[in-house]
Amino acid sequence: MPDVDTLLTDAYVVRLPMRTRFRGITERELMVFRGPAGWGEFAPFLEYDDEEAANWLAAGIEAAVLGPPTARRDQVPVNATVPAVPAEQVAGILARYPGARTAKVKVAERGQSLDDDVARVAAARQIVASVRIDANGGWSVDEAIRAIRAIGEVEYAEQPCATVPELAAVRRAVDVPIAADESIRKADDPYRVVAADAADVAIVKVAPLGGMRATLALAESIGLPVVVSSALDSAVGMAAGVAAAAALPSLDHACGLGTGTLFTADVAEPFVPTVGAVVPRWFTDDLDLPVGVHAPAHRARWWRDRLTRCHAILAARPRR
Ligand SMILES: O=C(O)CCC(=O)c1ccccc1C(=O)O
Ligand SMILES: [Mg+2]
Repeated sequence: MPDVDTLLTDAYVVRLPMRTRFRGITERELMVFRGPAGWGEFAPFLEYDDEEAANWLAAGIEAAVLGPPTARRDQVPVNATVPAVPAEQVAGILARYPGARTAKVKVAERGQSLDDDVARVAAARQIVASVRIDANGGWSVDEAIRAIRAIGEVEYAEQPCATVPELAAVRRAVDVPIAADESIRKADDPYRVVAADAADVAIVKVAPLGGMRATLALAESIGLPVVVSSALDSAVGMAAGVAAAAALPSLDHACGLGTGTLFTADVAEPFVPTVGAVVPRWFTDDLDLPVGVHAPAHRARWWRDRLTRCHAILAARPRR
């Protein structure tokens, strides 16, 4: 593992402005750094503790030091991502994903009603062949069952409730497939989901899982179809997600790697889905950062300190 000074030699802290509020934020603050194999990203959400953030650092270091694993496909189908916007805005958002056959629609947003969800999903269904919903754990079991019945047929319902037993209860009660996202990303043991029969699909995110190779190993052992998703990554983090998806032995579902379109500026040429798919690329050259994306000095310092603490955590972990 490179030492902290080496990682910080060629590093930037940026704030990427977003078109629409997503996950409660309108700006994505993150760090990118360069190593011998190209650029890596360090982008744990601000509220994550150091222990969890250290996995994200491991992913960034893997990208910068090892680069991508061997690709098995030259494009990766992606879904459109529809934030919890009013139904009238759905068509405008989907227009940014030409050729996408699948839309992921956020539901169960606090302060909104089931009618809002039903209307948003209906608007998406008029445009794309297949809709999946993502509640981000926002429903109780009873709310999830009622909502899923009201919304009707979907490709799958992602993280309808917060806990694994709740996912299992919903899965027993409804006909639609259930996908686990937060339950896999944060749980120490992703196999709890499998043991509890709680999901039909596993959402995997490269950064929280600690890298592309860790993601591929999980996909191989979990025994469920996987969907690689972004964590609101910059183009640099997205390159790792796309590379992991491209390296999977099998890929049956569109991946959530089209969120580059949610930003109005990025650290490099974003992955823009054209024919409903993105093409793997890897960033090794100097970045051409747009003016105005650099974070203020005190935030850059905060990120360097965070990286330093997470680096110490990784250095102290037993090597697998
Ligand atoms: O899967 C997608 O379409 C995009 C990624 C996404 O929704 C997401 C992005 C950042 C944080 C959480 C999530 C999520 O899937 O819940
Ligand atoms: Mg999700």
